[in-house]
Amino acid sequence: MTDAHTAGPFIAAIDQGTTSSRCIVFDKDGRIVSVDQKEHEQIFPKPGWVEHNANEIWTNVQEVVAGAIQKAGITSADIKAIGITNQRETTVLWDKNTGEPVHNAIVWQDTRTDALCKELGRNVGQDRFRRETGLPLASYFAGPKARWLLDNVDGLQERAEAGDILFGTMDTWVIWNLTGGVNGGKHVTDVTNASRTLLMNLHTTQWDEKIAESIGVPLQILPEIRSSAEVYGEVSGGKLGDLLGGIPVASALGDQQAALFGQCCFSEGEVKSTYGTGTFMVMNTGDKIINSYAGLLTTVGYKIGDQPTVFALEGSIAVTGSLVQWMRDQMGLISTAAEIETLALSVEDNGGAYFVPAFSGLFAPHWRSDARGVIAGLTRYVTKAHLARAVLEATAWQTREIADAMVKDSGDELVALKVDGGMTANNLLMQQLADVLDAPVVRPMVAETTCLGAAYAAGLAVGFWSSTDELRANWRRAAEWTPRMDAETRDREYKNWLKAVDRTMGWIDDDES
Ligand SMILES: Nc1ncnc2c1ncn2[C@@H]1O[C@H](COP(=O)(O)OP(=O)(O)O)[C@@H](O)[C@H]1O
Ligand SMILES: O=P(O)(O)OC[C@H](O)CO
Repeated sequence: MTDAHTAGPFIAAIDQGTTSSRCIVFDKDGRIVSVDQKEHEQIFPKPGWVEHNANEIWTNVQEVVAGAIQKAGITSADIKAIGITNQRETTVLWDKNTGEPVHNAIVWQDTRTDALCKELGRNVGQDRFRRETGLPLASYFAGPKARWLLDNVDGLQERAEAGDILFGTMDTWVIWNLTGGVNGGKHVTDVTNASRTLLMNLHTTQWDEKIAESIGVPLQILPEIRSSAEVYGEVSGGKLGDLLGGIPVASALGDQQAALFGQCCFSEGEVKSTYGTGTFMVMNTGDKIINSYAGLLTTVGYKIGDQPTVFALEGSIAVTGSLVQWMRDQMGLISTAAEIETLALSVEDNGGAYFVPAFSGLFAPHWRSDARGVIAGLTRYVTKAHLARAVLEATAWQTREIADAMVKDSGDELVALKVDGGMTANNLLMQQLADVLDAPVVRPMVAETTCLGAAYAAGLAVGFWSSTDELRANWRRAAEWTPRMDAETRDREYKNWLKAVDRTMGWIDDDES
């Protein structure tokens, strides 16, 4: 509910995430006025495959937007713009005449395009993709997922060539539906989302015709690439037509880039790390496209209207919060995510156990699709409490590996790490992070930085906020953890972690992928 401190007008931000969709209404000071959230089904048709129902997602998005506005007790006249942020890479193709998806969306964690990526590597070469798109060839990215759909849905290639099929990541799907769907919905994406497809040339920030041709994705299915902060269209039709018709849809950023923006990492060298299903550490590299030699991704940070594109380096970790979910849902060792902390605190250390959750291979900095999870160092001494500790340490050590890669690639030391996301509620994990990084870890007042970043970008696009300097003034520290681990322990534990990582490699044979 609004109160005296949260007078309108407001900006609403939609975060279409991996496990849920949420909408948050923010006031001018960047404070949360209301939140609504709804989970969607995770569909696992085969080992390594992960799908979402795009219709369910669109229904949930409409519900949470209506829910957040109702909880805020405001009317559409109070909302100046809507911003979008989204799980990245997750790919949906749909029929532009009916609005019906042709298949479930293929989620970023899905590994079904492994063999296709290996074949592309042999035929086109890894280096070419790295050089032009900033990305390694991996099943993580959207382009090969689109190719898989074109190959595996009956008659789809012909329909795509006939101009009946549209491609989108979740930003595109939500914007198209929000702005009218079959009745003139805008088919657009922003430059951050486009930079995760393996189809966009990082140097031109446009689709790369030759690369698209080599993957086999027809250009006519691709959306127009726009900046991250501009008016793409207005809300029209759907369940939201009556409620919010005419409100500008004014930003889109991939969720990790939105978090970079929401954390006010506007200067070159500033870094944030978001701890959710996976973990994503992103460094603002200004106007520099830094080629990574240490296993990071080169990507777009954001682009505000017609201002120059800001680039970034990213370390992506596939499994962090989802390991906690796995302990809860598959193993039944805890009954809530928060319980992992209580269980881990019941022992002093990991009892010699190291858990490397390479459930979908290893992402940065290794990029090894043949890796699978291991628990190393087991003896009969190890209890479920030690495992809980190893689960949290897995997130901390994976972060350390990324931080090392970032220092190598950028030449900048890590001075402090700004953190956000669901896992930052875990104080033990935050302390472990400070310990293994040997750097302070800082959490802001508004930990919902993903939605905040989308709101900020939308607000800048419609003049609700005037500049990034104004936004910086909203950033406030809520908590800070400083390193307490001695160097000898840190070095010994890191060495053990790396030994455990080594043991995940090569589990999947070539003919199994
Ligand atoms: N107290 C906690 N300790 C450890 N992990 C947690 C805790 N609370 C939530 N999580 C994990 O954080 C994730 C949810 O964070 P969130 O930022 O909402 O994720 P996403 O945006 O990826 O859906 C879940 O994977 C959950 O297991
Ligand atoms: O929805 P999240 O927070 O798990 O983020 C997913 C990432 O965008 C995948 O690249």
